[in-house]
Amino acid sequence: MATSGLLRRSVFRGFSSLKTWFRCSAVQFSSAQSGFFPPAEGIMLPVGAFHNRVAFITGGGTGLGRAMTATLSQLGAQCVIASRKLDVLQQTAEEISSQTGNKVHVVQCDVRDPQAVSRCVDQLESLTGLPDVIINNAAGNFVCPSERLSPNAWKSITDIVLNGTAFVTLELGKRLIQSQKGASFLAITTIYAESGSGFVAPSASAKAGVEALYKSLAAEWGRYGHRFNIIQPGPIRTKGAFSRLDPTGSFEKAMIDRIPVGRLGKPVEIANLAAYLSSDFASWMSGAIIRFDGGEYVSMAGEFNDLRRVTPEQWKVMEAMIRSTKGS
Ligand SMILES: CC/C=C\C/C=C\C/C=C\C/C=C\C=C\C(=O)SCCNC(=O)CCNC(=O)[C@H](O)C(C)(C)COP(=O)(O)OP(=O)(O)OC[C@H]1O[C@@H](n2cnc3c(N)ncnc32)[C@H](O)[C@@H]1OP(=O)(O)O
Ligand SMILES: NC(=O)C1=CN([C@@H]2O[C@H](COP(=O)(O)OP(=O)(O)OC[C@H]3O[C@@H](n4cnc5c(N)ncnc54)[C@H](OP(=O)(O)O)[C@@H]3O)[C@@H](O)[C@H]2O)C=CC1
Repeated sequence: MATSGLLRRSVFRGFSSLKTWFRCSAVQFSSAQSGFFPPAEGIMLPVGAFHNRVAFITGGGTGLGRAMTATLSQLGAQCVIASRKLDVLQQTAEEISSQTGNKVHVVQCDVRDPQAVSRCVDQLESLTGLPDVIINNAAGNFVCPSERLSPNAWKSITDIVLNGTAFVTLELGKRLIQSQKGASFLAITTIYAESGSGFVAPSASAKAGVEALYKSLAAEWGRYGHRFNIIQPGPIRTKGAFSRLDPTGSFEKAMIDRIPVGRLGKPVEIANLAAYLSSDFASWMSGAIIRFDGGEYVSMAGEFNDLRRVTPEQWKVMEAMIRSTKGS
C-alpha cells in the first residue's frame, strides 16, 4: 500500500511536470540528426548513361529543373529546356553547356497555352528530334487562404500545373506514338498531392490531378513503350518555392524540426533520383510514386509522433503510470 501510494505520488509529480513540459517545450529534435544524413553531392549514374539521349525539361531554367538539367547534361544527354522567360533559359543553358560540354537548347513556352506547347514541340523536333526523356517540372504556387483566392488565381495555378503537364504530355505522347518511339515521362508533384493541404489548395488539387494522369497513362501507354513515374519532393530550397511559400522565412525552422533527417533536401539529390528514374536502369519502373522528403510526410502523419519529445526520465514515469493500470 505504502509503495503504491509513493508510486502514485511520484507518478503524479512526474505527470504534472510532463504536462508542463509539453506545454512549454520548444525543443528541437531533428536538426542535430542531419549529421547522420549528409547529402551526397556527386552524380550517381555512370558517365555516359544518357549518351545519345535527348531530355526535355519544363521549367529547366531555375531551381530543381535546372539541377535535373545539369545532371542529365553531365551524364551525356542533349537537353532542351522550356519555360516563359527566355533570358533565364538562355543563361542557364550557357552555364550548363560550358560546364558539361553538351549542348543545352532553349525553347520559350507557356505550358498553359496548348498552341504554344504544340509550337514548342515543333521546335524541339527540329532541334533534336523527339525526346527520350520528358520531365514535367514547371509549376506555379503561392500560399493563400482559400477564401482569398480569385477565380483567376485558382486558374493560374491549375493551368500551369495540371493543364500544362497534360498539354505537354499529350502533345509529345501523340507524336512519340506516331513515330513508334519509346520514352520515359517523369512528373514532379509534392507530398501534399496525397494528403491535400490548406493554404495551397489549387496546387494540391492540380498535383493530385497530375498523379492521376500519370498513373492512368502508365497503365495505358506501356504498349507504346512509354513509362510514367512521379517524384513527390519535400522541401528543397529554391528561390521560386521559398519566396512564394515562406515569404517571411519564419516557417523554415519549424519545417526542418519536423523532418526526421533533420535538414532540407538538396537539388542534386532530386536530380540524381530523376536521372535514375529516367534511365535504362529503371526500365522496369512505371506507375511509381516516389516520396522524397527526408521522412517529413510520415513524421507529420503519425498522431503519436510528438512523443519523440519525451525524455528517458519522462518515459520511466509514463511507463510506471501505464503499468499501474494493470488489472484496473
Ligand atoms: C509552412 C510552409 C513553410 C515553408 C515552405 C517552404 C518551402 C516549400 C516546401 C514545400 C513546397 C511544396 C510544394 C511546392 C510546389 C511548387 O510548385 S513551388 C514552385 C513555385 N514556383 C512558382 O510559382 C514559379 C512560377 N510562379 C509564377 O509565375 C507566379 O507566382 C504565378 C502567380 C503562379 C503565375 O504568374 P502570372 O504572372 O501568370 O500570374 P498573375 O497575373 O501574377 O496572377 C494570376 C492570378 O493570381 C493572383 N495571385 C497572384 N499571387 C497571389 C497571391 N500571393 N495571393 C493571392 N492571389 C495571388 C493574381 O491576383 C491573379 O488573380 P486576379 O487578380 O484575379 O487576376
Ligand atoms: N522546391 C521545393 O521545395 C519543392 C518543389 N516542388 C516542385 O518542384 C518543381 C520545381 O520547383 P522549384 O524548382 O522549387 O521552383 P521554380 O519556381 O524554380 O520552378 C518553377 C519553374 O516553372 C516554370 N514555369 C512556371 N510557369 C510556367 C508556365 N506557365 N509555362 C512554362 N514554365 C513555367 C518557371 O519558369 P518561368 O518563370 O521562366 O516560366 C520555373 O522555371 C515544381 O513542380 C514544384 O511544384 C515540389 C515540392 C517541393
